Amino acid sequence: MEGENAAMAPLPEAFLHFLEANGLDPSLYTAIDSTPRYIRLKPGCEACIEEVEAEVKCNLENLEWLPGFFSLPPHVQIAGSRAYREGKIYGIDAASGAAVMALEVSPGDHVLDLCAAPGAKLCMILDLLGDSGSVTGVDAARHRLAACRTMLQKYMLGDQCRLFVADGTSFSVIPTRSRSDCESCESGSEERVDVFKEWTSRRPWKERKRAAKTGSPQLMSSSQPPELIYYGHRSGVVGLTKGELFKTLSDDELANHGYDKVLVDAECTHDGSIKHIQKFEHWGWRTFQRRVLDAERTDDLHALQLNLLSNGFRLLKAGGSLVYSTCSLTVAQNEDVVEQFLKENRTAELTEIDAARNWPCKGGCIPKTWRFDPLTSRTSGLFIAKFTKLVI
Ligand SMILES: C[S@@+](CC[C@H](N)C(=O)[O-])C[C@H]1O[C@@H](n2cnc3c(N)ncnc32)[C@H](O)[C@@H]1O
Repeated sequence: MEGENAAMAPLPEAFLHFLEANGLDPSLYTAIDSTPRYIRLKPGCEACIEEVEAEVKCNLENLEWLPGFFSLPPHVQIAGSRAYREGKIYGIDAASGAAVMALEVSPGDHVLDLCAAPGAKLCMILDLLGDSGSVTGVDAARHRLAACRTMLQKYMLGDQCRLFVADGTSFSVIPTRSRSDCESCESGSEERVDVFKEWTSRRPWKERKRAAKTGSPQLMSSSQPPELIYYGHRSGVVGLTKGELFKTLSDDELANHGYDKVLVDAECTHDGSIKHIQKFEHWGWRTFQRRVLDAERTDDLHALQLNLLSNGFRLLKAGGSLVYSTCSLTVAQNEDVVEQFLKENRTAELTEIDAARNWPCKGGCIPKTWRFDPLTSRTSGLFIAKFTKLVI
C-alpha cells in the first residue's frame, strides 16, 4: 500500500522538488518526529494539571514564552483523556498560540477571524476576550465551520461569538457593537419586524426546505451570500433585523466602525504543518503531491491569500491590527504576499510584534515578520506578520 512504512527521511522526491523550488532547506523537517505536542489549558482549569499528568502519564512542561501552554512528548495522545473530553485542555500547536498572542486581544475588542475553522485560534481569542466584545468567525468550508461550532459548544465559549459560512475575500458583515455606539449603522426607517431571536439548532421548516432544494455546496463562493450558522446570545445578533445584520458600509465608514482586530490565518499548502506532513505519511505521498504541491493550485493560492488579506484589512477600523499567518514556509505564500499587499495598501504598516522578542523563532525575509519551524522552534511551521491600519 502506498505510504505504508513511509519514513520521514528521505523525504519523497516530489516534496524535495517543492522545497528546492521554494528555497527551503529539507533539514527543517528532520526534527518532525521529535517535535513535542502542545496543549493549552483552559483559563480557570489550572488546578487540573496534576490530573492531566496522571492521565497521560508524563509531565507537562510549562512554556515560559507562551502563557497557558504546555509541551508533552510527541507520542502522547490527549484525545482519550478526561481533561480533553471535559473541555479543560485544547490541543493546539505553540506556533498557533503565538499568532493569536500577536493580535494582543483586549477585553471588549470586536475580533474577526476570517479563516476560522476548525477553530483552535478562535477558541483562544474567545478565552482572551473576557466578558465584553465579540468574535466573528468566517470560513468557506461549511463542514469545517460546523466542527468549529461543535468546539464552541464543547468549551462553552459561544456566548459572544457568531459564525458565518462565507467567502472571506468578499465577506462584508460589520461588527455588532452596541446600537448606541454605531448610530450611522442604524437603519432608522426600517421596521423592526422579523428580528433575530435566541439561536436554536433547529432550523425552521421553510429554511430546511430551501436548503434541501438548493443543496449545500461544501465551499462557499464569493457570489453566495454569507450564511449565519451560529450566534450566541451576547454576540450582538439577537434583536437585530436581517437588514441591520447584513448592512454594509463604505470603506470610509469602516475606518470608524470596522473590527478592532482581524486574524487572517490563510489557506495555504500546509507544507510547514507537522500534522499535515504526518497525515500524508499515512495517506501516501502521491496524495500529498496531488493535493498540496500541484502548481496550478499554488498560483491560485497566492491570489486567494492576497485577497483574504486585503479584505480582512478593509474590514479593520483605523488604528486596528491585523495578523496574517500561514502554515506554509514558502516565501511566495508569505513575504511575497506581504510585499504585494503593502504596495497596494498605503494605509497598511507592517508592525513590530513585541512578544516576538521571547519567541524561539527566526525573523522572516523581511523585517518584523517571523517564522516558526520544527528545527528552530520545536513547533509546527508558521509564518506570522502583523499590520496596523494607519489613521489618515
Ligand atoms: C489554515 S486553515 C485555518 C485554521 C484555523 N484558523 C484554526 O486555527 O483552526 C485555513 C482555512 O481557510 C478556509 N478557507 C479557504 N478558502 C477560504 C475563503 N475563500 N474564505 C474563507 N475561508 C477560506 C479553509 O476552509 C480552512 O478552514
